[in-house]
Formats: sequence, structure tokens, C-alpha cells
Amino acid sequence: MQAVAEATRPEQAAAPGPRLVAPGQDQQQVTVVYKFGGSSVATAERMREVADIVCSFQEHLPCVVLSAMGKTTNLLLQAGTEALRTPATAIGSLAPLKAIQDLHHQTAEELGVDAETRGEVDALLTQLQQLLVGISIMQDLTPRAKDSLVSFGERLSTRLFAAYLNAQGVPARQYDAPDIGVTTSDNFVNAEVNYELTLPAVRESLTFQPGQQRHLPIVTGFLGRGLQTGAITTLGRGGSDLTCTLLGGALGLPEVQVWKDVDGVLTADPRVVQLARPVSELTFEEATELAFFGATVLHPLAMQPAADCNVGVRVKNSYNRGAPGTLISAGRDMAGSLMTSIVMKSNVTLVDIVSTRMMGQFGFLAKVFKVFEENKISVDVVATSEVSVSLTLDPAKVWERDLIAEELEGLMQDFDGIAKSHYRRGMAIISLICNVQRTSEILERTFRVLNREGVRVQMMSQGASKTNIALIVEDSEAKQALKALHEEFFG
Ligand SMILES: Nc1ncnc2c1ncn2[C@@H]1O[C@H](COP(=O)(O)OP(=O)(O)O)[C@@H](O)[C@H]1O
Ligand SMILES: N[C@@H](CC(=O)OP(=O)(O)O)C(=O)O
Repeated sequence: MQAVAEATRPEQAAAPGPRLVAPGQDQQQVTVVYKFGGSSVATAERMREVADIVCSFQEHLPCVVLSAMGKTTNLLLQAGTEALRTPATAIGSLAPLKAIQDLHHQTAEELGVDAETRGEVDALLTQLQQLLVGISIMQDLTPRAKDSLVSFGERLSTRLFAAYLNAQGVPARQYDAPDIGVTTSDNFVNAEVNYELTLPAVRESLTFQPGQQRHLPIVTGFLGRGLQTGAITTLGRGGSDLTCTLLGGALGLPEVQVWKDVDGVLTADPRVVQLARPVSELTFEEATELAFFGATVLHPLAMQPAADCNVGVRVKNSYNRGAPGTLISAGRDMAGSLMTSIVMKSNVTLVDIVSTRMMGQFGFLAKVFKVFEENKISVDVVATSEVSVSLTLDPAKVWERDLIAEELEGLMQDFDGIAKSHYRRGMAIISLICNVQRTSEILERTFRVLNREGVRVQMMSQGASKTNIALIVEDSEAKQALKALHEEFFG
């Protein structure tokens, strides 16, 4: 596989500020992967700060995974949608396109990157405009085109950052993940990683050969290449976390670091609970549950390569580098642990299915789940008795296909003959990520608090998970419940 675009020459004009010292001088190979999300690289100033962080760990030779700058991915998607109803001749004046052009031109200017990189940035911005013109003419924005569209964000940010490091005298080289072997399914927008092909290919691409100049690989997060189509794919929103752990697994590293704008994984979403505080340690399983059940701080699948290849994941704050952050690993000492974090997922649909026959119910659950399979709808939380089952549907997965009400109605009809069914929208899942060895104490305190607050639990599930108790409540009461529970367990 080929690396793309060697970044700049060091003699180019460097931006002001103290020059950086190249890290990892004594290392023969990459020893750590750092991932910086959009909020960490939102401006030229933030990129300088990130470069400084990268070079402050002198003992490590890092590989850096970057997301798109700030809100660029959202702007790209917005530009795509607006292009559908804009004449091709007017695409150049679309506001989100102009915002993206201005941000990247200004950042190139402020970072003092070389002429070659400026040329590459200009070429990418021109291609982006052409793609939007294509969308306007075709009147079509397929998932495949969407992935090409959003890929510009990471392709631009990594080129600028690599060029800045080079201008600072730190040898760096930009890589597009699809070109170093990150191979996925062709399920555009939410592509699944093909680990069998990806791990050895990435390892080979990012291993220095004898005599090869050592440099910092700067890799695009979020992107892959579809196995059958060969087109650019994306790993789902927030997918750069997964790129980071994937690279760590491929390179056989003991640890990777995911740098965010918060002091680690917190005891609750800080946008709902202001006093949420960092959790020092988590297991892969706990982090996965947290991410699946609504904590947007991590990509839900990011723990998979980390767990498979036993790579520790440290979540750190690029705005507060002294904070210890959260270490996620295979196991931790649960003694003394009661509640770890509380997460909330809104906009959930609750489905109740009751068998029409009360006796001899063998095969009932099998029939119910076959209906979900046939409708390609995935289920989150389940509670069953012999003759009934209640379950929740993830809104994103239903909404993805834009059917919503029709789809739910169709689903209910599919249960006719097996069961009576009905659904309720506007529900929320509150997940208690906790030590389930102490369930009795946790539930006693939880229900006391919810009772006091007048919040009624509509369904509950502990299931096979050893880390999570899920409570389903009305969406309108969920924030109040979350705040009260946080106060009870962490106040
Ligand atoms: N339990 C949680 N712990 C930490 N942050 C959380 C949690 N739940 C939600 N968040 C939100 O996740 C954000 C960080 O994730 P994200 O924006 O994807 O970071 P980045 O873009 O830097 O990768 C935080 O700013 C915070 O608002
Ligand atoms: N830029 C992509 C991928 C990503 O991981 O972003 P972030 O690290 O900023 O969440 C997105 O916005 O989804």
C-alpha cells in the first residue's frame, strides 16, 4: 500500500513560537498512537497546542490520528444537503462551503505551511466544490457520495498538521487511512472494519524499514476503503476513536491515547450534569456499554480492537493536559466500586409484545426476534416473561432509513397472529454502569430517589451484562432522573 503526500520541507517559513523538538529520537518504531478529536484541532492555535503536546512526550515516537477541524464534518454534510437544492452555478457561494474554505486557508496561513501543502489544500478544496456541483447536477446524495464528501475534513486537517510539524523541524508524513490498508465493508456511512485484512496491512504500512527515515505518521481518522467498491468509506460519526485503537492493535502497542475536550470519561454527560467528574479507570466492557448507551465521548466500537489486542486506552484532555484522565483496560479492581457512571439515551421507542396464547409458548421469542431480523431493526434493551417481551429500539437505527412511523406500524402488523403489540415513542434509557455484585443496594437507592422525584420506571433490565442496569423512563423525565441519581451516587 502506498503512503500519500509527503509533507513539507523544514526550511519553509515556520509559524511564530518556540520551535519543537522531535520526539522519540531513541525509538526505532512507533511506540504510541495519539488521537485528537475535532475540538482539539479546531483552529491553528489548537493545532500548535496539539503539536506541543505530541512533542512533550519525548520518550515516545508517536503516530497521530486526527479528526476533521472543529465542526467541519457537520459543515460538509450541510453543504451536501444544500447542494441538492442549489443550482450548480451557485455552489461556489454556499455558506458551509465558504466556511470550510476560509477555515482551512486561514489555518494554512497562520501555521505558515509550505507552498506545496497550500497547493494540495487548494486542490482538495477545488475537488470538494466539484463534488458539490456533481451532487447539485445529479440531484442525488447517496451514502457513497456522503462518505467521499465528509472525507475532505480529515484529508485537509492531517495535511495541514503534518506540514506544520515539518515546518517546525519535526519530520512528519501524512497518510490517508484508506491508502495504508484500513479496509471495510461497503456499508457506506457506517462501514465495518475488516480486521483480518486491516491489521497486517496497517502494520506493514506503518513499520519503518531499515534505513528508512523515521517520521511521525499523521493519519486520517474515520476513513477506510470498501473492500468490493474500492471507494472511501467512513466508520460512523466519531469513528476516529476506532481508527486510533485499530492502529494501536495493528502495531501491537501497549497503550493509545484519545485526547478530548473533557478530563476523561465522566460520571455523566457534563452538558446535563455540570458537576460530573472524571472516572479514573474503566474496563473495555464498561466503556463499550457506556458508549452504546449514550455517552458520546467514545465511539461504541472503539473498544473492540483494543480488547482483542489488549491495548490500553487513555482518555485525556487536550485543554488540560495535567489531568490524569481515564485509563480503559481489560480489568480493574472492583472492590469498593459501586456506581461508575450514569448515561442517558433519548428518543428511544419502547415496544411491548404479548403472546396471544397463554400456554405452550415454546418458540414465542424465536418468532418475535425473527420479525426484527426480517425488518433489519436492532434491539437495545430486552425484558421478558414466558408470554411477553418488552424491548427498546435505537432511534438512530430506525431513523437511518427515514421510515419512522410507517416502519413501526409495519412492524406491529408483522406481529399479528403471534402476539398483540404496541409501541411508545419518546422514551429514554438511563443506564447505570455499576458494580452489579451490589445490585440490591444500587436498586434500593435508585428506586428511593426516583420515587421521591415522581419518576416512574416503565421497564428495567439487568440481563447478562455484568456492568449495566438499564431503566426505561419517559424522555421528559429523563434529565431530572439523571441529575437526581447523580446527586445520590456522586453528590
Ligand atoms: N460520560 C461522558 N464523559 C465525558 N464526556 C461526555 C460524556 N457524555 C457525553 N460527553 C461529551 O463528549 C464530548 C467529547 O466527545 P467528542 O466531542 O466526540 O470529542 P472529540 O471530538 O474531541 O473526539 C464532551 O465534550 C462531552 O460533552
Ligand atoms: N470527523 C468525524 C470523525 C470523528 O471522529 O470526529 P470527532 O473525533 O471530532 O468526534 C466526525 O465528526 O464524526
